[in-house]
Amino acid sequence: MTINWFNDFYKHIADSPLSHWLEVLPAQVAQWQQAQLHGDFAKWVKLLNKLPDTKPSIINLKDRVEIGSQNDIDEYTQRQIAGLMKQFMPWRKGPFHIHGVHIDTEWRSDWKWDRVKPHIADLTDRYVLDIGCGSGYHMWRMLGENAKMVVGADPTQLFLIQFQAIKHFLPHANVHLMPIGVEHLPELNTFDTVFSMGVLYHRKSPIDFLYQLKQQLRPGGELVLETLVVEGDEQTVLMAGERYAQMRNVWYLPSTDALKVWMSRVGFKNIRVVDVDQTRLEEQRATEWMTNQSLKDFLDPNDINKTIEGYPAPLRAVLIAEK
Ligand SMILES: Nc1ncnc2c1ncn2[C@@H]1O[C@H](C[S@+](CC[C@H]([NH3+])C(=O)[O-])CC(=O)[O-])[C@@H](O)[C@H]1O
Repeated sequence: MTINWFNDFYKHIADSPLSHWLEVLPAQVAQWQQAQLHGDFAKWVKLLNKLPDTKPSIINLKDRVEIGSQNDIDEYTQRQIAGLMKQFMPWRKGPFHIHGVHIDTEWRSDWKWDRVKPHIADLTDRYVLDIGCGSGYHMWRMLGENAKMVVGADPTQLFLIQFQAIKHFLPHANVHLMPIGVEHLPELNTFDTVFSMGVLYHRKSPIDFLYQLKQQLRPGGELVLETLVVEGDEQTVLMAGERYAQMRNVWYLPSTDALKVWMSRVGFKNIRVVDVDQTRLEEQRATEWMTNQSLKDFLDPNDINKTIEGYPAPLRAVLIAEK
């Protein structure tokens, strides 16, 4: 099985401010390819290769992620696209519209983007990194805001496959997903904007994580951080028991004030909380493309302001700061 996705990226960055990443990235990715591939990876790549080549007549990344219209292809091809895309379920972050196929994902990730976008620096011509990008939904939206290059880092291999499935329909877009965790990023000190949304609470060591985010930014670059928070003052941090809203890998949920203290201790400047929002049942729900349990099953059936474990229900904050 040959995968060329990463070679293209290496060529792309050879003449860019990111060229020093080439000192470590190809070896890490080669090691990953040799030793860490998911049992279904080869099957997924085979399915990816079956996606039909099309000529999208419309590309809209500004208001939604829409590539191609239904009229560009015949009915059979449309069914083929839908059938292949279904093989990559569960689809969590989206939605995507590919030649009239509506991939109705578990999350309305577009609603998160609508909360974030009004507050960030203009992305035009910026080098952008999205740490924990999932299927890459927000990366397409960042490209829609005229970023020069968008790079994602996420170790979940199914999400890489989903990303490549979308990229199949826009192969020359300057957006790339690297299959590595934040802990394996060298200190690049280059990106103009670093996003990390929905990741901090998954990190055992959130202060180290904040340092890792800072090390990817150029001096003066902007961090956009989105995470679960709780109500409270500078002293308030919730550490859940084994599970929070049924998720096993949740560690720290600070209040926004406590998080500001953490960020300032790490050296971020001009830290602002620009949005706080309780996740609605309409934003995270089971669909035809993600048929497992979802938010409503993770909340107390008698009080949706509590998780099933009795903690405060998911409340998410967006913070912006500079290096
Ligand atoms: N070590 C790691 N390094 C980087 N990413 C990781 C790591 N471990 C897990 N992830 C990734 O972090 C993402 C978290 S989801 C946020 C998606 C998007 N940003 C969103 O805002 O919708 C939120 C959630 O589902 O709870 C997943 O894609 C993981 O694979």
